[in-house]
Amino acid sequence: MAYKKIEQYDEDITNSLKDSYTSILNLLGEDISRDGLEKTPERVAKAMQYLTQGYQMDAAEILNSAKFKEPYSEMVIVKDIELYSLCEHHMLPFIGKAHIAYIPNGYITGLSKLARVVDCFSRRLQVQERLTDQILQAIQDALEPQGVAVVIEAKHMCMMMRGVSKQNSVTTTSAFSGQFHVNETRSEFLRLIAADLS
Ligand SMILES: Nc1nc2c(ncn2[C@@H]2O[C@H](COP(=O)(O)OP(=O)(O)OP(=O)(O)O)[C@@H](O)[C@H]2O)c(=O)[nH]1
Ligand SMILES: [Zn+2]
Repeated sequence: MAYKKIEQYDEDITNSLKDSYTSILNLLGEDISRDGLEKTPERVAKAMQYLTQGYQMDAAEILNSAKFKEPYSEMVIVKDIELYSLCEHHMLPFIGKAHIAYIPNGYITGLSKLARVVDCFSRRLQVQERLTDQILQAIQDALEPQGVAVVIEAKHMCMMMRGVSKQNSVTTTSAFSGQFHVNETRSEFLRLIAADLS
């Protein structure tokens, strides 16, 4: 299935990446013959393929694999979906949460599929804005609901570990379609994702 986690890595790609990471470690001044680094190029090769496995996933296939006819027509919200992505400028992580809502129009999808769509688009080189839009568009296209809302809050390591070095800034992005352009609906969504229901 398109959204299966990577369990086997392509040997040719892994070997090429391994050679590249050996050169990179060398260029960074490391002694690649020391014990702890012996397997590092291969580990990084696999880690990077894991972190970019979204390229092999198909959001439409994910959502359609559990699409059910259902007359429910109130807002469905899945909030606090953790996400791990890589910024396309520095290839450093940005980490946060996605909140997703949609108002069905005859069809619902499996709740986990919304979280899988987040993985599909976040496990790539990204900017937070495009990630937000892509999640929204995929849900809109697959379910044709009355509306979709996506809010993402994330911390960018490239702003924390380097560069401007700000440890506490959080970036929020949002995207809305259909009914969520109506102020009342949008406000209800924003109120519900802010509420602590635990
Ligand atoms: N809009 C947007 N910008 C991002 C995202 N992730 C990282 N960036 C920014 O991408 C920009 C790249 O700017 P450049 O000036 O080309 O890169 P840089 O010299 O490394 O910039 P500094 O990070 O300011 O040191 C930086 O301002 C980053 O903060 C993102 O998801 N969305
Ligand atoms: Zn960055």
